[in-house]
Amino acid sequence: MDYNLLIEKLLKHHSKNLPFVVFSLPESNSMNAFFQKDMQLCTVNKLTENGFVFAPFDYKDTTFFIPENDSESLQCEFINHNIELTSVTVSDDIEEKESYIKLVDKAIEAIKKRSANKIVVSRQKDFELKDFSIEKLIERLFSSYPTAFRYIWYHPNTGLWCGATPETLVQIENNSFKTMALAGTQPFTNRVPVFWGSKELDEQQLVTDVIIDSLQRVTSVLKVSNPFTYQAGSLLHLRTDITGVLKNGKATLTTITAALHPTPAVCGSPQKFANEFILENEGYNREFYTGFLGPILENGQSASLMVNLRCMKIEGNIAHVFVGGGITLGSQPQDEWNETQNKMQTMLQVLQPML
Ligand SMILES: C=C(O[C@H]1C=CC=C(C(=O)O)[C@@H]1O)C(=O)O
Repeated sequence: MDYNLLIEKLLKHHSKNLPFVVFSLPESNSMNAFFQKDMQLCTVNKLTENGFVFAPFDYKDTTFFIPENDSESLQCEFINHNIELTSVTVSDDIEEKESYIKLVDKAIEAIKKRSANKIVVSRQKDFELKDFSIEKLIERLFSSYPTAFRYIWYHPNTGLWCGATPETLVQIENNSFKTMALAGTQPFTNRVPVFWGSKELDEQQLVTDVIIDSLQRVTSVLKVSNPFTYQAGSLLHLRTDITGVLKNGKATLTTITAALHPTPAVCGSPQKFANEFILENEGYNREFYTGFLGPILENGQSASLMVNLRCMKIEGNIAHVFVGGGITLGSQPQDEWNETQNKMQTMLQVLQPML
């Protein structure tokens, strides 16, 4: 199908309030879309049906689904537009900053008391859009971050979400799986070699250890790479690739996803304490930010599920941008604030001409 026809279809679908999703896998120029034929609300507990899953951070909330068998499924080639990304100046809002620093301090206190090793805290910031168009949004989002998983999702019950995430939750192909431990952040500069401090190295190692531990029950073979520097837009992260084989007969896409989500890259460790801390203290609902999303094929024998990071929800003329960071004993509140300001750029640079 032609790109312009796909966009035309998407706009029509959106005007009729019908669910749809358009996405590109990391490093791919191919755009895939599911256009649901009716407004039926589809939710899932098990990941055994073909379609596209959109799950919230809080696993007690509803997981949405666009089923393939109730959708028109389309593909097209995406021609990358040459887009020059420019940084958007966001001045510190004193109240927002104070409240985020308080949250970071509280997380550090809990860690000092040994209630947790790591807690990922986050915030949401609203931006007014003066000249919003879905076409422009898609063109900029999909062109700007070719190595990320890019998507735009719409459902009348969730609203319009989009993002460009660098983090794989789990990729499955028959019995083989891939996941990653992604943590530690610094702005990208051309300086090499890249230096990582002990705060970032320890934080990322903790994520790797917890992921390996949670996978023991569902895997028979596990291979773990050395940590390496990975670029995501204008940021650098530390990443470890974890691959392996699912335990025969015992593990499925559903069980491995349940074992991993929410990972310590978006929640913390121990998971239960960090999760409760987040729900009690963040002061807003993350909804689908730090949830997971992606296509499921072959009844769950094949899937590419991603963690929903570097994303935003667009409501009328407001873009709600979500950002967070992992807090450990070594965290400096001012640096944590700066890190969220930097992470915000990923979506702001997409929105820049519409602000
Ligand atoms: C929670 C976010 O990032 C996570 C993923 C990579 C690095 C992170 C960090 O350095 O803190 C976070 O754990 C976010 O981008 O909102």
